[in-house]
Amino acid sequence: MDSLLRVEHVTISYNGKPTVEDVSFELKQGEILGIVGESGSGKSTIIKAIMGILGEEGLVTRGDIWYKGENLTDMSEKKLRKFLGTEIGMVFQDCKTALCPVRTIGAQIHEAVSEHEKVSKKEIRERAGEIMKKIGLDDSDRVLDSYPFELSGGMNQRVGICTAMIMHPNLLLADEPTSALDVTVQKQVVEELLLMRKEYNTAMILVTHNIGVVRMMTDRILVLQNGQVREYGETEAVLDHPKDPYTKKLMGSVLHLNRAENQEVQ
Ligand SMILES: Nc1ncnc2c1ncn2[C@@H]1O[C@H](COP(=O)(O)OP(=O)(O)OP(=O)(O)O)[C@@H](O)[C@H]1O
Repeated sequence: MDSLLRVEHVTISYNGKPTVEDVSFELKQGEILGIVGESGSGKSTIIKAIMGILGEEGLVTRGDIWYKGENLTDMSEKKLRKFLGTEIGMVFQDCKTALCPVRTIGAQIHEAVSEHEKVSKKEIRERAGEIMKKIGLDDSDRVLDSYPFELSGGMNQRVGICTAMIMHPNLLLADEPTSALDVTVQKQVVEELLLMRKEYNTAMILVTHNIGVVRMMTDRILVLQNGQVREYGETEAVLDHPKDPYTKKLMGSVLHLNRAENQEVQ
């Protein structure tokens, strides 16, 4: 099977200074890649580079990012905007802050989808309702008529997943989608993301500090330190038999944390 996404020897610089260097990985339809590494190692920078949202200071200075055979690094802004949402979706760390506080959830989902296709409010309510039911938001009418502040953190996070998934993107980029949630809700959101993969064969890149989430969700992982790839391989192999000294250290510290978390969940 051909790759959906291929990141080839990519270097990303802010203000001309390389921040992430020579990163390569690939992702097939339906696969999930986890990116782990300490704070500031460049995880979000990789996600932003794929989405073309590095800002004025940031630039892919070497390498290519291929999506379905098209090079995202030199795609026109207009075309990239079309891709975002329909082909490539995104779930943020704190979806509530990405939502407008003074407009209802339903209005915002309608607006997001209308950017890409002509669709009635009624149809959006039906489509959103279907996805919401699948991800544990049973009372979709109430959710759609609510403002973000009227919903809990976990509910807003599910709204974020619903908004990303309503256009059935082939690739979902999730930047710490569970870190703002308490442990029980984290587990539910993970299960919902896995359900999305099962239902739609969505490929995902998941940035997380939580190795428990990595183990549960991902097929492969990429370990970053200071913008350098320390290890890249199948999740079980890397977690259970890390080769790189940094990965060993990272796994040692997080596995410890993870055991404490799991005890809390059960
Ligand atoms: N717009 C920017 N301009 C300049 N430097 C930036 C910019 N955005 C990020 N950086 C720097 O790039 C490096 C990588 O940041 P990034 O946010 O990708 O790390 P991260 O691994 O996602 O961290 P965290 O786990 O804390 O979210 C950091 O040193 C950060 O300060």
